[in-house]
Amino acid sequence: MDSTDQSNLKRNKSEKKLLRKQIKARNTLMRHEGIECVSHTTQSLVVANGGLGNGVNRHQLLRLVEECGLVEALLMPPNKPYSFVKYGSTEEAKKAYDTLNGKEITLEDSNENVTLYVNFVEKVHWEDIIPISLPPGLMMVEELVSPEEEQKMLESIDWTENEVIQNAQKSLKHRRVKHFGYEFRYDNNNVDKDKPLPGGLPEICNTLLETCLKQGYIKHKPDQLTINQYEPGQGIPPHIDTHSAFEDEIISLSLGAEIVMDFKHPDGRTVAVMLPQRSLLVMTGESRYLWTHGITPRKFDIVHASGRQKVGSVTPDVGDLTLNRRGTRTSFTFRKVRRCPCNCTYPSVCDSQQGHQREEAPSFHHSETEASKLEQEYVHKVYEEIATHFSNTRHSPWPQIVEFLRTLPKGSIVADIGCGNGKYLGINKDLYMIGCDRSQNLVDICGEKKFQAFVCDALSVPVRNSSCDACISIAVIHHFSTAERRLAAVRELARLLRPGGKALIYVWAMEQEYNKQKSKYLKEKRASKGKEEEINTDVAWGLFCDQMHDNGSQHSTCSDHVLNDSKDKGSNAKQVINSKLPVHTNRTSFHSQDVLVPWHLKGDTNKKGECVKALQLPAGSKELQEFSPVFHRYYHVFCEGELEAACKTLACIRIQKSYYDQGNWCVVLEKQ
Ligand SMILES: O=C(O)CCC(=O)C(=O)O
Ligand SMILES: [Fe+2]
Ligand SMILES: [Zn+2]
Repeated sequence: MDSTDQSNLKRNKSEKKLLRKQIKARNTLMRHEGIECVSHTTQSLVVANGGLGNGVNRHQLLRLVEECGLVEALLMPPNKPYSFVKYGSTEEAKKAYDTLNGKEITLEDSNENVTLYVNFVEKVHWEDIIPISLPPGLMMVEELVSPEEEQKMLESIDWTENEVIQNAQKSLKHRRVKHFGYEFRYDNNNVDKDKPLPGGLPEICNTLLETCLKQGYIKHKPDQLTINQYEPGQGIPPHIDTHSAFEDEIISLSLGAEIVMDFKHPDGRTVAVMLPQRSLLVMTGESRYLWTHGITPRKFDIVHASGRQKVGSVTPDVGDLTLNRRGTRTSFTFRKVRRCPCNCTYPSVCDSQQGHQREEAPSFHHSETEASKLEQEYVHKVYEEIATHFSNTRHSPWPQIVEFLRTLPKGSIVADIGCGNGKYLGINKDLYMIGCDRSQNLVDICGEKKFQAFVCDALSVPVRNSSCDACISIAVIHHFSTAERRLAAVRELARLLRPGGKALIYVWAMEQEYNKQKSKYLKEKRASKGKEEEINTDVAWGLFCDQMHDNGSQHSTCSDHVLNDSKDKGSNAKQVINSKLPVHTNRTSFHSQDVLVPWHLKGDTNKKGECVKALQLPAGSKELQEFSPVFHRYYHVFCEGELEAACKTLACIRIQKSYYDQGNWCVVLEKQ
């Protein structure tokens, strides 16, 4: 027997062993749980040994299964050694089957190893696991905190008068409330997203929130907390937390006393849910978006007499109900402020999808001529003016873009559409790269660096069809002011590509979410480059990256700036006054997807608007503001999924990859 035969034999042996174990798992699932596995490919899988009951946490399993495709649902029944996962397609489920069956993983919580065995199932046994009487998406976690922790949290709340201003404390008719992170305003049922309250969330909540994240009760760390205190007889009217104000997941911890909360479906179904003392209520999906929740103001609740069922729905079993006197209940409700309009699947109750928001937002439907005029004024002209300063602040290529360029085959012809100062043109010497940009001054800077670049518009690039192996478009498409023009820019990239060729696109994201780790990385980069980048935060780097360590006041509110700066000759501030577009305040979240973003030109300018002398003034100083003409660049910031949606309308391309990178939405496209 030669070595190939031997290794074949070995492989056969291990394959056989895996098959044996997989069949065993299948039989156990059938015998003990009544779960029937099937031999053909379906969209759903049951993962044996991948359950909460054998120590796999939701976070870890979710990461694993998400690597294989888009996960529609991951169901982890309490105390069971298996989980269900449903994918968007059978192909993805098959990939997960091939990848995960027989895979050994190390449990994050105990460091023990377990082997997963995966089988297809025709249907996921939802009903068996979630009692149908609870609204879908609602979960109760009992005893999340100990009596000692409960005591500490209750004692930490300062209800005294001097706290009133700082934490937006109010005595409402039916209860006392206190807000942290952001104030929830009961007049418009929303939060001021740009007015965070000083101090953030109380530190005492950190451990609790970490547990919730680790256990997978929530995916994102909340940034808003409302403390409600209800005396017996008090309550909260039935309501749905405003969709546009908060993200999907809402959690509420009950302290001091238990209470019954009523949930109501628009079709009239109501479910009374017992919230025991020290338990956590988790509302997601349908229960968060579609059902109302409220606490009826009364002194007694109706509960099960036998005490068998402490948690969950109080079923209307007339033979087993009694009255329970209420105590003072204090709830901690944690939510995450939403930065983009809600696109849930419940439009009938979704304020983001009911049109009135769009009316409030500055209307911005303009013709092709108007669009190009606006871009001329607020994009092309501005880049021409700020070219030198802009170029001085653009040194560091982005790692994922570099990676894209480095992995292209040797000899590839690559076009950088909107190449700016040519930062990417010299990255990989094995490529033939050409760049183009609307700004003559930026193209000249590329020329000085001996790169091939020419002036053109990204909507009509003077290059033949299918002549490029790859294209990149970095921080360009967000400067087009209508959806049609943005799509046309993508179409133009696609036209340049040969079949099989790839394009990488980066656009600025509405969601400028703070990613702790990455911003640390950014901070380091910035620190090493000196002061140049302090004022004008690169679009592509994301606005909030250094929000924490620079509280300089140079970013005054938009309208002040505009009026103060209108005397500056070199700036386009005057026009801003006439423009309908809101002026964005740097390093704050976006109110609108269509905005003007200020650029503070640093240094003296000559006739052409070029910097001729760098001023040695500290960032944020009054002098600097006076010497810095302010320009405004137009941006359309993209919401999650928007770039992909545009790309999907073009039949000639396929999205190979999409991701979020430091405040940008990014896609890799392949020409078909
Ligand atoms: O008290 C609670 O648990 C819920 C409070 C609530 O629903 C809210 O503040 O929106
Ligand atoms: Fe609520
Ligand atoms: Zn919604």
